[in-house]
Amino acid sequence: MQDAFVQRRGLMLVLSSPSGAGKTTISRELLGRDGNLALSVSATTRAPRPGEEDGVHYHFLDEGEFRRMVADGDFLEHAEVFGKLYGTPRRPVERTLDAGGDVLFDIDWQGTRQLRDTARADLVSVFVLPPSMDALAERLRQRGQDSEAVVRERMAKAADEMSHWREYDYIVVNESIPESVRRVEAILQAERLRRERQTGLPDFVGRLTDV
Ligand SMILES: Nc1nc2c(ncn2[C@@H]2O[C@H](COP(=O)(O)OP(=O)(O)O)[C@@H](O)[C@H]2O)c(=O)[nH]1
Ligand SMILES: Nc1ncnc2c1ncn2[C@@H]1O[C@H](COP(=O)(O)OP(=O)(O)O)[C@@H](O)[C@H]1O
Repeated sequence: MQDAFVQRRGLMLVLSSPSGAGKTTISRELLGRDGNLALSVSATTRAPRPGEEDGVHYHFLDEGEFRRMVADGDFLEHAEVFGKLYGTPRRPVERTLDAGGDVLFDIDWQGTRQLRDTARADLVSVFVLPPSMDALAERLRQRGQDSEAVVRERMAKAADEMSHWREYDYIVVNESIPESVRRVEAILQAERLRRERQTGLPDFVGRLTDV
């Protein structure tokens, strides 16, 4: 909820994890519970999974369209992951932040690095770890949307992904979904209250003390 008393600049909440650790599940829950949080819908050149809708889960583009957006400066960040291109369209994010809304990003460590370089003050980053590698493999298989070869490729890359955990502000080990959602919510609530994000404080306190 937007604070009724003090104007605030929106923040950028990044969730990263190795594939299958649960960041999409946590994101979905958070978005359902928090009216002031909007998902940044990425563009990608990977094929849609069953049930994924263009414009909702991703903007599915061919490589030519993606490269054109890169050339036009339309991405806030972009990277290659598992041999496919992924990027964050710039305009929707800027519009939401300017209006005091918060934006949730499901992006990898390369994208997080780029956002940190360009917008450190607005960035809150959370890395989600699985409780064990066995649990990670089981979750990838149980999701049932990738072939065994793709699952194996993602497991092989997981250690590499996880080696970037030190670059994040917060770490959540996702054992139980409700508990992980509560933890990320707590991070979001606390970060919203940071003094430097509450841009309306000088006015607010000025009015309080203007007697
Ligand atoms: N840098 C960057 N990474 C992204 C973006 N969108 C998704 N990713 C990452 O790409 C990886 C693969 O995502 P996806 O194909 O949806 O597979 P999943 O993570 O197994 O659900 C994940 O690590 C995502 O966080 C983006 O816009 N930019
Ligand atoms: N804490 C958890 N315990 C058990 N299963 C989980 C948990 N978190 C996520 N899952 C399941 O694991 C699979 C992968 O989760 P997903 O959110 O798609 O991961 P990611 O977006 O990180 O690739 C899904 O089938 C999801 O329901």
